[in-house]
Amino acid sequence: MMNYASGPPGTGGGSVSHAAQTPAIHAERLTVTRGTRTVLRGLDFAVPRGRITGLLGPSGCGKSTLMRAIVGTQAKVTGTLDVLGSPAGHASLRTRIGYVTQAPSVYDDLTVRQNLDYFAAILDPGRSAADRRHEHVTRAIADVALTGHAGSLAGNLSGGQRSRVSLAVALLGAPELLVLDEPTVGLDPVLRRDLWQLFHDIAAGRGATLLISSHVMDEAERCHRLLLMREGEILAEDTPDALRTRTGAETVEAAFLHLVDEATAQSRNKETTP
Ligand SMILES: Nc1ncnc2c1ncn2[C@@H]1O[C@H](COP(=O)(O)OP(=O)(O)OP(=O)(O)O)[C@@H](O)[C@H]1O
Repeated sequence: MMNYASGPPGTGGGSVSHAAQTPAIHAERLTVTRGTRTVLRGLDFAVPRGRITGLLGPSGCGKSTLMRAIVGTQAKVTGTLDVLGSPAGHASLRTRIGYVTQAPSVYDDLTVRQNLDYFAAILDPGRSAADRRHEHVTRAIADVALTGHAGSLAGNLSGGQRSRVSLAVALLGAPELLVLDEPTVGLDPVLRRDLWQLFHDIAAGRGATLLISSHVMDEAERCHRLLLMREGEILAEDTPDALRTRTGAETVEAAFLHLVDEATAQSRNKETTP
């Protein structure tokens, strides 16, 4: 089983700048309502820079809502939510964050390269930037292992390949923070392994921060840190190793179930205590 829970954030050697010491994401009493429902309830957590943090929890617990709040596309957010040192949604964050939603946002009638060319032209416009854009597009396509499909229409690709086109678009601007909503859903084991390797290369090579959601608990073992969610609340925030040790469980999945049982028992006790 892979485990990357090595050392605290920002310990890559050399001097650590003030920016690197502050968390990439910091939330206090973060609350989100959707319609009449409170979907996130007073969350407090921090996501360290330069690491891969897994956001794990069952379907419907609020992972996508939290990601939307972080990238600034969610309404009715209260409490504190700072991202890369600015309030979430601040205009200066637009080019510093890459966000991949669960639904791949690609144009089916364009080839893979044309899709990337289009988004690259928005990010880095002008004729004088043409060579740079070409280089960035070629690299992003290679990063997601689609070089052999660069000339294929996106509409003719498999679901997993289309997801990877979306990921390539997010990689284009070399963002400091990548927010990926269930990027490995529907991928075969080999592609999942290769994508996780890419995520680690991005974190180690570029010092980028990755927040990756999943409801597949075995992916937790591939993260440096975890935020475990349940019913709009953070159940635990720690490394996979620390979670296993704290709960005496062999896997993160067993640790999660242990924490759920503990939380359920605590809320029952509160209900029965006069
Ligand atoms: N537009 C909406 N209005 C009201 N409630 C909503 C709306 N969209 C989502 N919800 C509710 O908010 C809760 C959190 O949804 P969210 O999509 O964030 O969960 P999730 O953990 O990402 O789930 P999944 O893993 O299935 O994508 C769910 O209970 C959902 O029913």
